[in-house]
Amino acid sequence: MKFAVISFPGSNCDEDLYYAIVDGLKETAEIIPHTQTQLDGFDAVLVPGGFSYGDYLRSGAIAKFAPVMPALKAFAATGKPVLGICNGFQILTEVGLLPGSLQHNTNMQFICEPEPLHVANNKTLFTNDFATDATITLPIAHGEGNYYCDAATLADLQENHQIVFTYRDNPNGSVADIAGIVNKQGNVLGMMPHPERAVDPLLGGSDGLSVFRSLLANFTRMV
Ligand SMILES: NC(=O)CC[C@H](N)C(=O)O
Repeated sequence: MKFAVISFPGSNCDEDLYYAIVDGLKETAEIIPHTQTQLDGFDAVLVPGGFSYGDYLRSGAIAKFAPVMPALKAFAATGKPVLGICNGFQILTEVGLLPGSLQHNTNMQFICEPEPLHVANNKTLFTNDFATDATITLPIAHGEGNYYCDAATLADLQENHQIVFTYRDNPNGSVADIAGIVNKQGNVLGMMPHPERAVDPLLGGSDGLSVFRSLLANFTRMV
């Protein structure tokens, strides 16, 4: 399985994602620049964490205009998986591939700590390697992880089982404890916690590997 990792000026988790795929999952990954205008030949696209364009205006707002974006939208429209992590989640909401937005944490501080999460939906392309109702631990590292959406959007997310990860102990003020959501079609996931930083017990845990294992198992089943 071949993964693209899009690197923007200011991304800092692109190498972590590359490591998670190549060393953790033992599959192929390529870091591609934000200036690339096609994503042909890839089976999944990963949008990494970091501070794209310095988080100017607000996180993800400038990445929306990157040359790679039309290709990313076209890729998502084919139904192939797109995973945005942290700044990647922020970018996916800015470009409209996911609903809602990410606001400053309620305590107005950057929070960097391991966080217990509930896998609220393990029937997605990204999570079916997790046990039903699993509690897992993944690190968070963000200043703008406070997920917001209006009541109608939240009702829609709940009705369509689009809430995939929730915080056990909401650290940032997110609506309904939301840590990660999937689009209605089920192929675009955004999450604030970092699975790529938890793929080896040496790094403090390996719960994150199941996200990438899920993608691989689903891909293998399809081809
Ligand atoms: N680790 C990250 O991706 C940081 C995300 C983002 N720029 C924030 O601080 O909210």
